Amino acid sequence: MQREVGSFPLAPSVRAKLIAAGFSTLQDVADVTATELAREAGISEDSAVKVLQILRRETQSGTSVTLKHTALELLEQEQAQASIITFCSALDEVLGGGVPLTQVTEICGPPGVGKTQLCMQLAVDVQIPECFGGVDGETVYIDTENGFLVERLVDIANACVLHCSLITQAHQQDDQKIAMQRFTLNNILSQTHYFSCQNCAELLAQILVLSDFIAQNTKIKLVIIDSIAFPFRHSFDDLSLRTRLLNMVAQQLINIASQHKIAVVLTNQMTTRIGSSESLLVPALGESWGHAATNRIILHWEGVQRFAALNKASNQKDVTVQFQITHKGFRDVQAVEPNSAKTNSAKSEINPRKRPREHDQEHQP
Ligand SMILES: Nc1ncnc2c1ncn2[C@@H]1O[C@H](COP(=O)(O)OP(=O)(O)OP(=O)(O)O)[C@@H](O)[C@H]1O
Repeated sequence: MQREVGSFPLAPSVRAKLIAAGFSTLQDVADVTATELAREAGISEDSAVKVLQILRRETQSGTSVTLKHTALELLEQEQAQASIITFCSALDEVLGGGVPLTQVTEICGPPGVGKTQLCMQLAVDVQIPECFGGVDGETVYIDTENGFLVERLVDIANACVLHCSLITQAHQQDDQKIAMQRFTLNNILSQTHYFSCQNCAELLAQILVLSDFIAQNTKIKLVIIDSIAFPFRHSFDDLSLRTRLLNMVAQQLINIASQHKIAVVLTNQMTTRIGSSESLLVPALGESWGHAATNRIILHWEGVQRFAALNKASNQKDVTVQFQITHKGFRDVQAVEPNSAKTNSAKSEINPRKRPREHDQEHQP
């Protein structure tokens, strides 16, 4: 409670009377009533009520710099506002710096558009040391489709390590040189905690023990579920049970993100919603699931080019940016692809280990 009363937006005459009466800091007025303040400062009761309202409103709205927290709490608040970069600066910009900690982010898109690639990129990027602007974390990667390829993670990790070592060479800063001793391929792989869930029961069980696992591994800053859709869209006949389970999962994941101050990233497939006059490609799992994530990024194709659309607010148009997938990972588009035949072949490249899907249409409750 150190903030000076003089720094609040009060009328100069009232401010002068308060200070003259000994009310110099917020601490001094903490426990006084309006009547006491009016009497001691020689101001009207109305003015005293207004003064207390202004001081309390400013304090509650967080504009005050009063001592309300420990340094550890302040550090945790700062870390909670951090984001994980995607290595596509255009997408980072629309996300406000990257995929935010403390929130659930859903990545939707048709097959092959790059959802798993973005997940693997994030699994590496979350480990970037703080001196490079990263969050120096670890990843939990829950794979329900067998889409995780460790060879691909190696490529993405090597590219990221090289990127940071080039920065180190250019800047010659001691903290970066020290950090690079730990930011190695082996460490990135060993700090990616991989779980394979082959059906809905295994996924639900994994989500239930997730909180304890994170509590024991406090460096975890990212949980990925790739994909949340697969186990819930296959072998699920009872749609109301599915909706109930999905609501439970959504609540668990929201709690995990906020309690542990970590990012939760889910991938979701697209499905065709058949309306009376038109058919629309929409994220799967139904409309109530649409509220599970704070951020929903929809990846899509336009010809051979890949785009990411972020719905920033329900009353605003989507913000769309272009991205590409290179051998280094998820990236900005630097220039028009000169070799469209090459890009076309990349579009049709299929991960042979991914589990086959039974259908791409579903009833939307
Ligand atoms: N080493 C690489 N170099 C360039 N592009 C690659 C490389 N590896 C994968 N890709 C691209 O990534 C695409 C696969 O993306 P990804 O597996 O992320 O799709 P997805 O959206 O997860 O699809 P699904 O819904 O089927 O799981 C490939 O078709 C290819 O275009």
